[in-house]
Amino acid sequence: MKKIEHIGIAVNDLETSNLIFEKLLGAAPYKFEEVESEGVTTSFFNVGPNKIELLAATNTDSPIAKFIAKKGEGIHHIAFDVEDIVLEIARLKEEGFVVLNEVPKKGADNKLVAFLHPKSTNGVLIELCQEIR
Ligand SMILES: C[C@@H](C(=O)O)C(=O)SCCNC(=O)CCNC(=O)[C@H](O)C(C)(C)COP(=O)(O)OP(=O)(O)OC[C@H]1O[C@@H](n2cnc3c(N)ncnc32)[C@H](O)[C@@H]1OP(=O)(O)O
Ligand SMILES: [Co+2]
Repeated sequence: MKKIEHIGIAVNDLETSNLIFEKLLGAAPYKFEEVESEGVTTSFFNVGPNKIELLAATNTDSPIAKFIAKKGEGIHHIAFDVEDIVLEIARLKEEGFVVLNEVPKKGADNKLVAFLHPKSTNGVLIELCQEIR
């Protein structure tokens, strides 16, 4: 694992939260991206070598809609940058973690992503991401 790539924050309304985080971080998002397969619309902020990803749901089945209904807005996941996502999935599976998608899928910001179930990681949803080169 190379570094924390981003921290994902679940929000009700992307536009409202963009203004809050723009004020907080002193810079506007560098990217907006809808990821239809995940039912989310996102914005990305740079914070030094790491990023903040704001996520709002685009439908009621979205993991973000379900999360907010249960827990309210807040930190949704931590994403780690990995060199080789296929190897990392195999290693973590071997270690007993519950991998939610064993085949990496296309995420936001030019990344292949995979998730670990929060029940196997002390209640924290973990995302692995590898840059598509
Ligand atoms: C675009 C992309 C990117 O960066 O490139 C993204 O980030 S997309 C980000 C959005 N996509 C994803 O999150 C995809 C991976 N997520 C999922 O597959 C799902 O959201 C699960 C994590 C499996 C949770 O789904 P669901 O609640 O239906 O499942 P479940 O019944 O197995 O587990 C429910 C238990 O997990 C808890 N739970 C659910 N989401 C959680 C979260 N984000 N952090 C911590 N706990 C969480 C619930 O409160 C519940 O706890 P109790 O049992 O104690 O009540
Ligand atoms: Co993410």
